[in-house]
Amino acid sequence: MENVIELGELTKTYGTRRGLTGLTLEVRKGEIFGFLGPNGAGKTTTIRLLLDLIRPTSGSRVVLGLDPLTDGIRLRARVGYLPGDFVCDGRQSVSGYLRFLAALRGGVPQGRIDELAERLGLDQSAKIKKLSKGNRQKVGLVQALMHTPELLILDEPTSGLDPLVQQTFLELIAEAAERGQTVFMSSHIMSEVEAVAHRVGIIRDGSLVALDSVANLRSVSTREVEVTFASPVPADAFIRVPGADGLRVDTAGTTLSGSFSGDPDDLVKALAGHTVTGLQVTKPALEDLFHSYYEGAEAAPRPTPRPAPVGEA
Ligand SMILES: Nc1ncnc2c1ncn2[C@@H]1O[C@H](COP(=O)(O)OP(=O)(O)OP(=O)(O)O)[C@@H](O)[C@H]1O
Repeated sequence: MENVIELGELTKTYGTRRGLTGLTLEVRKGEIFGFLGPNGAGKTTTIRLLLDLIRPTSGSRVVLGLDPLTDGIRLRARVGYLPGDFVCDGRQSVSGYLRFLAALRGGVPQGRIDELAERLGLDQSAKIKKLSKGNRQKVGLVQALMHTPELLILDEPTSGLDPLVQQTFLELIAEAAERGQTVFMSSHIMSEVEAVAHRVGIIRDGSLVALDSVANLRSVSTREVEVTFASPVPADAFIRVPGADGLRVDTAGTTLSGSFSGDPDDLVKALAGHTVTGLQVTKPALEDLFHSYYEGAEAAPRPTPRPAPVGEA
């Protein structure tokens, strides 16, 4: 599969301060990649390196097959970028500002701008300086999306948006991926990324601590289970199932309940040896998994090995 972003051991130090340490990552064409991490983890540093807004201390980066250092102009023409600290000229009206940017990009159909503004609930006649933070963020989203770029790079895109608009944004992103656009979005909120991302990377203290598909992360994260049986089962019936340490058989022997952190397939196979009369499984608590990465990478399970380094461009 074609890679849209290829980073090899990318490192950025700010004087003596750590920004990013040895980030190796590939983002594939058409995927929505969620880049998660707490404040100060290195998300914005990574995004700025992608667009050559800052220069790496070492390592390699290839974006859309281009070198961001030498091919910056061609690269930016093919990217939609929403900075984390989106600012724009407050004296203009929303429509004037968007038309200006559309012209800079060689023209964007007015219908596309109108459609995005309407779906996000953005009043184009308003003066930008009079907009609330959330409405200014909508301007940032429209300018990133309106020219239907091959790659969307969005730094905390839902910051300041109310839940309804967040939902609309997620729909727009999903539609973009369906059209074959690639999305790289940073966030520190798992739930919004979980809703749309195909894969997520978690960054902490400048290093990548997890990289996997949402489906795989979900398969190893904890879920609450309750199973009832037609006849009593031994107390230790499931003790050998990996990830079943949190499950207990009640004194009557007819209910198994608790938290399960293993592969659901292993549990289903073990249950198949008994007559099951009821089964309840909650959605896995991905949020918990992510908090464990945030708080201490050592304590957290690692769903897959670290990614293999990509070659130099
Ligand atoms: N211009 C700079 N000069 C010095 N240190 C910097 C600079 N920019 C970032 N840093 C440091 O680099 C580290 C990573 O910062 P970065 O802004 O990339 O984090 P982030 O994950 O985007 O955080 P947030 O969620 O708060 O935006 C932090 O320790 C930060 O203090």
